[in-house]
Amino acid sequence: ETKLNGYTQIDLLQNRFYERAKYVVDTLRKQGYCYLDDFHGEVTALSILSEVKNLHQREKFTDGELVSSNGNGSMLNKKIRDDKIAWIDGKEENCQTISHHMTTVNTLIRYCNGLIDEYDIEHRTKAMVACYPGQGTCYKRHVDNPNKDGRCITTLYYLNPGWTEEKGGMLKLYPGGSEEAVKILPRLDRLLLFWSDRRNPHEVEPSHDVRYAITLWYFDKNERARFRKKQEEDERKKAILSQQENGSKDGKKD
Ligand SMILES: COc1ccc2cc(-c3cnc(C(=O)NCC(=O)O)c(O)c3)ccc2c1
Ligand SMILES: [Mn+2]
Repeated sequence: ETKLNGYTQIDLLQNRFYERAKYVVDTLRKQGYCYLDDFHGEVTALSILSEVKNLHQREKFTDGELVSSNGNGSMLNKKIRDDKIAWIDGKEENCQTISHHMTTVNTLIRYCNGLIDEYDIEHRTKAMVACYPGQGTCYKRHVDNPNKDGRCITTLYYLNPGWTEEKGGMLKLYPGGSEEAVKILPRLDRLLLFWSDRRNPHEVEPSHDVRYAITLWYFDKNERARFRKKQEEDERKKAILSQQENGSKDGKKD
């Protein structure tokens, strides 16, 4: 290992991750969100963009359909989001640089985890590659994790070279639920991070050009375990209820 004034290459790399993690955690603590520009560098960013465009051409995106109910049980078919999405685990063909992005963010989050004592972050979701196809497509105001499903940090990596506000598609964040919105430009090679819970309601303004992003959600171990346990209990209750219903129907038949 060539020593550069006493440091090896590895030391410098780890040091760089540590510095960025320190900045991210301090900023998340202060304002609930934080973004890093030139995260991978332009060459890698453009390579990720070409892999994402290739996914889009190969029709790997599905409608990110999410209906909202109007509270009295009937499902409104009101569209609250128009994005198209593809879930990627990074092993797919022609996704090598997307996979490199996932590994790099994992490393950053691992360093952040060492600095955040309120969460214990060990897992994340697959990568959600999202495309807003333009023509005014948007995503209404929402919270990513309103009901403790385990997700604690949302990371959004933007892939839109030369994006300007005239194209719309700004991410509007209401940090700390304040009415004072923060507008984030979804520019190429920008990594945005924010707490996934009710501290950060946000929306995607109508987009007038094709707009790509990759989302990774990171889980807090304990909140996720509690959520999974609750999910299993709900499944068991549902199974018992349907058995009782079938039982009572059989009873009526005799
Ligand atoms: C049950 O299956 C699914 C499948 C996909 C889902 C995608 C989202 C989602 C959440 N937030 C955003 C967002 O805030 N984007 C901000 C930006 O692009 O700047 C977004 O684009 C997409 C939420 C729930 C989902 C459930
Ligand atoms: Mn969201």
